Amino acid sequence: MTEFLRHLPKIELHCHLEGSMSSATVRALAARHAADHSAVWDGEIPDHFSFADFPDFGRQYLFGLGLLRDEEDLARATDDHAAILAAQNVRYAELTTTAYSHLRVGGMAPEVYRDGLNEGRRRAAERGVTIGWVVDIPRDLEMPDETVTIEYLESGRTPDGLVGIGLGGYEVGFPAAPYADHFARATALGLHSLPHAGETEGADSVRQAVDDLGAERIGHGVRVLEDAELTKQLADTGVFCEVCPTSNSLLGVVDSLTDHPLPRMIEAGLRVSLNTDDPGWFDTDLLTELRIGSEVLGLTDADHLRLQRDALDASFAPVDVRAAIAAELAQFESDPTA
Ligand SMILES: O=c1[nH]cnc2c1ncn2[C@@H]1O[C@H](CO)[C@@H](O)[C@H]1O
Repeated sequence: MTEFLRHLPKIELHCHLEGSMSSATVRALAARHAADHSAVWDGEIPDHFSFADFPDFGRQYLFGLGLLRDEEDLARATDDHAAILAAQNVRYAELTTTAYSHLRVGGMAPEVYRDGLNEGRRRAAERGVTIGWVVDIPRDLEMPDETVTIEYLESGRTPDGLVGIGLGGYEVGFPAAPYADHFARATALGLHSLPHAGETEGADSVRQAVDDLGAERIGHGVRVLEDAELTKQLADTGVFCEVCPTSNSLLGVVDSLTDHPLPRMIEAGLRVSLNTDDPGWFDTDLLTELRIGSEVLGLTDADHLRLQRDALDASFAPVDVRAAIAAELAQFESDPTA
């Protein structure tokens, strides 16, 4: 089974660039920039991160994000992650990045941000990994009356391979509906609507993502099951859920991996895929998430093949990349040992 999963050509749809940084990367960047981490961690930067809850995760995460300060930092973070993706046969990945935090909080010039992402994407392509970018609005940082992210997107100083707008951050107290206008402006630019919902809040948050933001895919979405009618609506309309088991377990969205709702989501007819969310912070990778799918959540090899095909279908990969991965999946199905 492990060999099957290792060789399976893969797609990842839900991973934050700034969440892909390992503790070794955070430590190296902190040293490079002589950054003081004493407000975030007592003593040394830990080897393995742990989180009391989402806000606690957010504090540590934003410190790490703030260490990406120039073009080379962004390019290297992207390429470091692409090396891991390439080693796991991940052919295409949509990576989310938070422009607001770099541009507004970090004061980075939009051209530097764009050029760093472009250089990282170019290096990833040399490794055989195609990257699509999603720029998310951090709902707990950029309030609805701010327009930093949408104006950045409209400025056109955006990276190659940009496919969508996201909505990330803590849902509790930060509803989706007030961002309807931001999403309307982004979709008018041809960007896809890819908000997080149903992670730290329940089904009503998913409803807002669908009704008010026109979500084509939902980041997480696991709590949609709290509303049977909405679950059926998502299943009927094909709105896709990007599921991240380890993340949900570490951030307390589920009590334990064995309780994870993925099997019930599939049973309810939802289209889903497995994802890492923040693999550096969570000490995971896509192969580990797929193994959890098999060993804890009851997925068969045939299920895994179907999930990769569904992920490819729900992706916004360029047509040639999409065709190549589809052919590779067909080839793999006919001979998984080749
Ligand atoms: O699982 C997640 N859910 C929501 N936001 C997340 C997650 N992982 C990383 N972020 C990021 O957390 C930042 C702080 O609000 C945001 O930038 C968001 O992109």
